Amino acid sequence: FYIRRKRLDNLPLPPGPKGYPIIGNIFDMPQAYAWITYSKWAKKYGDVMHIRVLGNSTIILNSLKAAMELLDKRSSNYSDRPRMVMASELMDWGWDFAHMNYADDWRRHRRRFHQYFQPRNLQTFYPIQKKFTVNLLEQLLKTPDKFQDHIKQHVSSIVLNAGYGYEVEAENDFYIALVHKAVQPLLHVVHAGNYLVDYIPALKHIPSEISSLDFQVMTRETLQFRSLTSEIGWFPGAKFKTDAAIWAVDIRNLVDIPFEMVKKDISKGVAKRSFVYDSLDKLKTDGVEDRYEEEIIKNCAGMTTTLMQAWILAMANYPEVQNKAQAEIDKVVGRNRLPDFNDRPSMPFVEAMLQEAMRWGLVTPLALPHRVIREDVYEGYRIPAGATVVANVWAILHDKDLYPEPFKFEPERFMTGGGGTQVALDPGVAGGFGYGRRICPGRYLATNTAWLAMASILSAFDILKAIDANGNVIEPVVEFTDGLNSHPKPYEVRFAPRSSDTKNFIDTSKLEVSTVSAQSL
Ligand code: HEM
Repeated sequence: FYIRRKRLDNLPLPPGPKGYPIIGNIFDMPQAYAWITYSKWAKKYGDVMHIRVLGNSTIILNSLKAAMELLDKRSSNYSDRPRMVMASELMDWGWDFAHMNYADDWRRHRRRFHQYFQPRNLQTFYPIQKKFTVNLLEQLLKTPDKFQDHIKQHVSSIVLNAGYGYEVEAENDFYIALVHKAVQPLLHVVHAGNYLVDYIPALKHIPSEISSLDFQVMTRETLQFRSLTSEIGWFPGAKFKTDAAIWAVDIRNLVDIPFEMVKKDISKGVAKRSFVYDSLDKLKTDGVEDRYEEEIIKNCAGMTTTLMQAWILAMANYPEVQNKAQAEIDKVVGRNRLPDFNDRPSMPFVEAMLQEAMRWGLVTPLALPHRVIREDVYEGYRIPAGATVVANVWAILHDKDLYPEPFKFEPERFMTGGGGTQVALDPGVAGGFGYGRRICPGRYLATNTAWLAMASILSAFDILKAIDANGNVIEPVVEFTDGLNSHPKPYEVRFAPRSSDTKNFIDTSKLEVSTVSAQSL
């Protein structure tokens, strides 16, 4: 043991920016678009880098090889999550199993979640997916300029329906607003990592600015958010605690309100089958307290929306790709009905287009951070126990050795005979959904929701560049935001029905799916 210990101690940490004593690399930490800074650093320091802030080590992986070797092959040692004091302990997001430590509690939640969202169970969601996809087409026909809202509503409807049996309202849905209010601060906190308390956890004990909380209970009927109505007291530097306490209220609302709604519906005998319904049912039979595990699915609706937004942007900028996909859809499906899941294996180009949308418009450029449990060695470098491990998925999916001309939207790279010497690796495997035992368990629902929406939109509409009042074409900007969930910056496009028959075609499909979903639900 002594010899092994000595050998490990003599190994260097991976290279990285030098930093200062005690504070380490605090001044090197990127303020925005960290994935771009990490890619630049990788040119100097190599694929595996080390940074230290106030004694906390972070290992950044910039290549597929390193990410696969550590996060995938050595997954049993790399599947813990770093302690997130601000998010999990002060803002009360700890119940969310995406934040849980790699332990029995996480395993139990993950198993339950996987059972419900695994590929074998996906057919359960087909009727609602079809129903909401036809709704989407109908809305795009009526108010095409509100396409961003329609996409958001479409994805949220499916995810919330699968989770709660909850029917999203056409506009200004109460619950969507609730999700937005609670999730936005989380995205900021987890991504930015700029709260000192995350580096020095003891700070969480300093007295809070808030000395009394006064809650108003919100109900769906009154449409009022439960809020903090009195903030008194003061302590220097404790602003983060006030922020956390205020955000925590929204987060509790997010957890409690829909759950109570389902329970109420069950007691009235009007609840629809959903993940919460099944979990409550299990609760009765197993006697296991699992009330919060379903929450994560709502946060994830946003990710699928982002994927769709990036794809629409790509369609407007790459009309030749759109034409090719439409030709394939017309050949396989014809012009009298909408695409269905049975058509999916016969449409390799549409499949490749979905993969390219995941890569080109990458939703989570740094995935979620992992934590290494035991000390390890990689290519002669020491990986310290407890270090946070971040995969730069953006760098991997834009690596020109894996994906030549990485900024071009080119589905052919995923097809045999597509022009390249070999078929490019599926971005979902390369890191688009994370890695190892923590890989996104909602990926099947997300991708088949997106597939049906993409194929259906292209069968009914052309996605075109917008035109200004003087008849000039407005070029849609291809720029993505910073953040845990990176999405396209605002852009304009037009949805033009492909023929004068589109309305009839959508009306007929609506009739068909409403009969089918009424039977299946
Ligand atoms: C395009 C859509 C989506 C993307 C890009 C995405 C991406 C990710 C990523 C990168 C992670 C972190 C994996 C890691 O730690 O290595 C993750 C975790 C997770 N995702 Fe997704 N996701 C999407 C949609 C969904 C949906 C629709 C659901 C739910 C139905 C979902 C449920 C989850 C859960 C529960 C976790 C936490 C897993 C754990 O910590 O064990 N995701 N997702």
